[in-house]
Amino acid sequence: MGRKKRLESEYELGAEIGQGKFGSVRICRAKVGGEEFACKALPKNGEETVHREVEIMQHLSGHPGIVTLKAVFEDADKFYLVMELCGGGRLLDEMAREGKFSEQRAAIVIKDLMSVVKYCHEMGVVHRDIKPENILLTKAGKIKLADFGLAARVADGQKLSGIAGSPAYVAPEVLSGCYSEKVDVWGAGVLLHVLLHGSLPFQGGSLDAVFEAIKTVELDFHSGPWESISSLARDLISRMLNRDVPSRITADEVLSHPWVVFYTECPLKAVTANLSITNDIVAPRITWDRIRLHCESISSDSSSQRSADQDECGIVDALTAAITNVRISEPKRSRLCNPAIPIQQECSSNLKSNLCTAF
Ligand SMILES: Nc1ncnc2c1ncn2[C@@H]1O[C@H](COP(=O)(O)OP(=O)(O)OP(=O)(O)O)[C@@H](O)[C@H]1O
Repeated sequence: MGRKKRLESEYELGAEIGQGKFGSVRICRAKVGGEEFACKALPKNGEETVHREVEIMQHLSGHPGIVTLKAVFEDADKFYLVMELCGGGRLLDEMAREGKFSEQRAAIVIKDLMSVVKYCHEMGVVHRDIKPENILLTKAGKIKLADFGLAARVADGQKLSGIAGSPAYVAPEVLSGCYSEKVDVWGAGVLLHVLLHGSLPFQGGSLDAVFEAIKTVELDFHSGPWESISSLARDLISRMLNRDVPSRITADEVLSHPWVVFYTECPLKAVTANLSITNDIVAPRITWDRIRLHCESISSDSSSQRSADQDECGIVDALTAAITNVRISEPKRSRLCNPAIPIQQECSSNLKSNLCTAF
């Protein structure tokens, strides 16, 4: 993808659709064919960063969960990245509009996100800025990971250093200055906490207080909104937000966690409607793989719609805990979480620019 000189010769710039740290993102329309794209303008004084962003987007291109880079232009002061347009806006805006997500909906988001993150890690890329502002949606509602401005290439086992990320989503090891691809799992864990609980897990009145919370606060998964959230969801969050990096779950392991598999591959209604299966489930010798096969065969010939009443966390816990034989270790109860703050307020507070914006 050579740098082309004149954007205006091939595209017409339209309205602004987003504002980033370094510049704006606008709609642009191809002069031939009329197809619409997103055009991100980046100043030339950060040339090396732009090169890295472009190089990483090209390296990852082709995955359906990654925003495709179409062309790069430049003029005297700026680079212009012409990208696939995500017409459904940002996940953050959807969260602000709709509030907390049902477990099923959150599981679908996490599954799609972790599939992309797993792909990035396999391709030797750490995103380093996983947050709902950087997760875009297509018109059909599918997620696309965007903004590779902080992403880094890593060789196998190579460690990264240098503080990068957005404070509320940053992993504790980033603050200590030596980290790996597992920081993306932490960021996704923070996101899952917000999706289900409605507030950020680590908060504080200043940046230092937020960082201190990230390093030390033990989350209380027993009170408030957690009471109506399944233990398996809490189990997954605690594994994603594990400060012991080697013990933290990988992207691949998130995808095979029973909570994700249950909600995304095994329609609950079909399972509960089928008594022979629920009877099987309680038999201790039944393995997760066998149940999974049952579920797959049900979902392949069942036309039943997933509905809100599938979201009964008690049933989920009973079924999935029995299914998996996974020992669900309850996270330690110690300090209380900060009171839940609605998502809208959280990101419109004075701290918003600090907490939700990348360093
Ligand atoms: N491909 C796209 N399709 C639709 N909107 C987009 C696209 N890319 C970016 N945007 C919009 O522009 C905003 C800023 O884009 P982006 O995050 O890439 O910029 P940035 O300068 O790197 O931002 P940040 O401050 O998060 O680092 C996004 O939050 C989104 O609203």
